[in-house]
Amino acid sequence: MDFDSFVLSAATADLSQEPLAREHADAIEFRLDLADSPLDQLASYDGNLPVIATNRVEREGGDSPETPERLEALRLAAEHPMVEAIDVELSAIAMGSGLETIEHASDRGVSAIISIHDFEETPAIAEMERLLTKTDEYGDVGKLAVTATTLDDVLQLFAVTRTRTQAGQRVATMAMGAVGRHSRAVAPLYGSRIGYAPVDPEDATAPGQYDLATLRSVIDHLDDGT
Ligand SMILES: O=C1C[C@@](O)(C(=O)O)C[C@@H](O)[C@@H]1O
Repeated sequence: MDFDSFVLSAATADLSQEPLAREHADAIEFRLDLADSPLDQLASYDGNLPVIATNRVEREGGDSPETPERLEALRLAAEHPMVEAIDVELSAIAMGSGLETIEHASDRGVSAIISIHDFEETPAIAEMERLLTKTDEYGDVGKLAVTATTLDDVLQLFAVTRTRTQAGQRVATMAMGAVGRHSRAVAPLYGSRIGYAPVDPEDATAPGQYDLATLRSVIDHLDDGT
């Protein structure tokens, strides 16, 4: 997956949802950390949509403890022919793990999304720029999900998204929570390359997500001016 253009991902812990996602999504984000028997699900996956494999660690809002098995599962997932990208947290790389997983994936032509989540706040603009620039050393897309408490937070996220995009970096950005909800539809206009949405709003994988059909429709309408 080259992320040359925007990729709308159906975020799910259940790969049997793929037929429902197909109409609206460009990819599946498979949340291994939230799934039952994730590697078995993947082994029997026969959907059409390419898969982004994520095994989110607890400290970044996921369910997986930081154990060697966490990255090992991601490494195995990258060997599946339909897995076209993996997601590794910048914090994992900073802690000394993750790079080998990224290399293993890259050897198979699988892209790496380097992600950062802030569930407390929207950092200052210089800090967001620093973080996203750092991700560029390790992967194909730098992802920053922050928590917006004011509209100014969202504006600053858009500004960073545009600056990094104009600098030639592929980034994905979103402001989590109610205040930042519209960023999920608008950030792609500023350059964000990936969006995430559950098929069913009850299965949201982060605060403030739209359901998949809604996000697809809003993004398409914004894009074609209708
Ligand atoms: O990192 C992200 C972004 C996300 O947290 C969001 O805010 O949409 C949703 C997660 O499933 C995904 O792994």
